[in-house]
Amino acid sequence: MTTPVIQVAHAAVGYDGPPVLRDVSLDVTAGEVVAVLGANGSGKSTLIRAVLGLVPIGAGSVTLFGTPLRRFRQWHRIGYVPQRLGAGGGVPATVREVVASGRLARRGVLRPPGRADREAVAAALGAVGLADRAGDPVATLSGGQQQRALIARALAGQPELLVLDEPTAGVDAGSQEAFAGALRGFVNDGGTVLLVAHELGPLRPLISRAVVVHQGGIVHDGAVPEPAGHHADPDHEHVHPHCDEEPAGLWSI
Ligand SMILES: Nc1ncnc2c1ncn2[C@@H]1O[C@H](COP(=O)(O)OP(=O)(O)OP(=O)(O)O)[C@@H](O)[C@H]1O
Repeated sequence: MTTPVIQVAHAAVGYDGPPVLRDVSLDVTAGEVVAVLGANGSGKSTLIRAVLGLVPIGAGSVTLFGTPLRRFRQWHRIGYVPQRLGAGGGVPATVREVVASGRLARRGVLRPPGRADREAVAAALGAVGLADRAGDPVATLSGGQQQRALIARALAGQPELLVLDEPTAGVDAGSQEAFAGALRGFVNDGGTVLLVAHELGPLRPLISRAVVVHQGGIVHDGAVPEPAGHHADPDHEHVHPHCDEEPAGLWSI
């Protein structure tokens, strides 16, 4: 049996108050593209932050590439794009510099970038369609292009697992398509993806499995649910979460 890339077992996760997630279990195996869906505030971001050790878990366990999280050190194997991080942030960095910062975990801060670094940065810029903007300050890019630059930064590290928190939220259609193309290339090369999404849009054909978070737990783990409203379609195949409640309206896909 292959070792799961991510293994969450009976995890409880929260902040100062009561746990946001209780008894959550999730396995992601190599090559899967798993979308975490759910209503606003349901705990989607909390789940992926717990996977990365950014929020401590109160019970249960998280294992990455077969290693318990507390002993995991191979962070170069993971690329992470957090939610709504302004790539510009007033910093006069160029697009190429932002993307090149994704190589730091691989090469170490003190070693100057080599040919492999430059090639990985160029490939990542090309994958998201920003090669022609490489020398421009990130602050001059649109929001969608800045988001693409952050995704290129994660790709430049040549990770095996990409963890993305709402990568296409508020992103223009062109950038969504560019992002979907970059992700397809990553997956075709054997990459694994865990992403939080509110709207799947052009990502939908890439998603191999959907996990729906609701009321502190995972209420569905399987096929991508049909959007609410499609239930009236004559050839609509019913896919319902394993819960008593009607799921329609929990997410908009
Ligand atoms: N840093 C934090 N400190 C305290 N509570 C937090 C923190 N981050 C999130 N929460 C709370 O945890 C719950 C789940 O939030 P989370 O961001 O995981 O939800 P989400 O499903 O990703 O929502 P959205 O779709 O709005 O991003 C919410 O009630 C939120 O207020």
